[in-house]
Amino acid sequence: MSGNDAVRFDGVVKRHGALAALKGVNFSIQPGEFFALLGPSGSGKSTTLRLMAGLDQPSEGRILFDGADVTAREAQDRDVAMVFQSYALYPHMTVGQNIAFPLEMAKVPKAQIVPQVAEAARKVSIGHLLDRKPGQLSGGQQQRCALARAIVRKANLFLLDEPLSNLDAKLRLETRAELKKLQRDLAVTTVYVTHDQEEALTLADRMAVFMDGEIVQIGTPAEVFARPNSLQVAGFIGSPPMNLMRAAVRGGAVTLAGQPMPVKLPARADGEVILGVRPSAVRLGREGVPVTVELVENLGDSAIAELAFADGTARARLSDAAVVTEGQHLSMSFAAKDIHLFDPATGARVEPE
Ligand SMILES: Nc1ncnc2c1ncn2[C@@H]1O[C@H](COP(=O)(O)OP(=O)(O)OP(=O)(O)O)[C@@H](O)[C@H]1O
Repeated sequence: MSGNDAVRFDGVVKRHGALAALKGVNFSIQPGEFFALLGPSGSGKSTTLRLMAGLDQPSEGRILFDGADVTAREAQDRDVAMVFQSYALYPHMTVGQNIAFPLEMAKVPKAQIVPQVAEAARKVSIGHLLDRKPGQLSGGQQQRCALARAIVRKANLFLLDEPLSNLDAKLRLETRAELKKLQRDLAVTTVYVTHDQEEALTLADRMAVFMDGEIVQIGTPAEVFARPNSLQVAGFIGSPPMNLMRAAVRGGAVTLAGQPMPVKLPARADGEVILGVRPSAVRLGREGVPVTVELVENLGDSAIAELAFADGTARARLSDAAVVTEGQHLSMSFAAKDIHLFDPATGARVEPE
């Protein structure tokens, strides 16, 4: 190991005419890391991946692989393997021929190709399908064929752009788990674009959250989930999303709908603060802010209750739909550790004291 970052973006800007798809992005990825690019549609994730692949050139900034500047390097000289939304398998070739294709392009002798194809196909459990055409495979099998083609290339970097988005819900979960195991076994640095936060949270070692052409937070899924650094991230990560409620600050004391909250902001001028609490952290009982249960959505193994209170609405995740009934009057409260605070003007996270 050279000790370098596997990938580094240094002040990368990408403009399309007047539009800046990326406004100056900085991050680094460690060797072997599973790194997710997460963000809403149009936030710049695919642009970042295309720049990494060498399919596009940045307008400004540098891209380094293992310490070497590859900004001007052509895609075919970057040693990356890509799996995109549309798998782009060659329909007239068999699965085996599809997987062998990169090796043939690289003029690997035939005798070496056969065992390498068999090995890659085995890793993704499609060894029995080598003679089929892509049209005779399920979506998940096509996906694995595309992965096998990336594996035989023994690339230094895997770039995956929403690779599971064409699969149905059940297959997506299965393939997701397989992908995670596979990436661990291969230990290849992997960059994964998704707008599905659950995918990013379950797969990634670390993730970068993109909003409007910028990275707004980088961290492990647990860090980003536990300490979103802005209102934007807080509202984006978590399902159902975090409750974000306007609270009052007077002399450092925080109140929601007139009820005292267990946090203090002594350094803050009187005014408002946004109080964030995840639905799973809302406690329902006799203490706190009076609420009326407006709706209970039963999810089978849990339930979501919609609550109305004097200053707005909130959601609570319950372990069981039967614990509340629609129309019921209760109170909601929160533990200090479950409260996130944000500046209403800037959206920045504010730490209580
Ligand atoms: N070739 C192009 N010409 C002009 N604008 C472009 C081009 N490619 C991307 N954009 C714009 O750049 C912005 C970022 O696009 P990008 O594809 O990176 O978003 P994304 O986060 O990957 O979104 P999605 O999840 O929808 O794929 C968008 O506003 C998009 O319309």
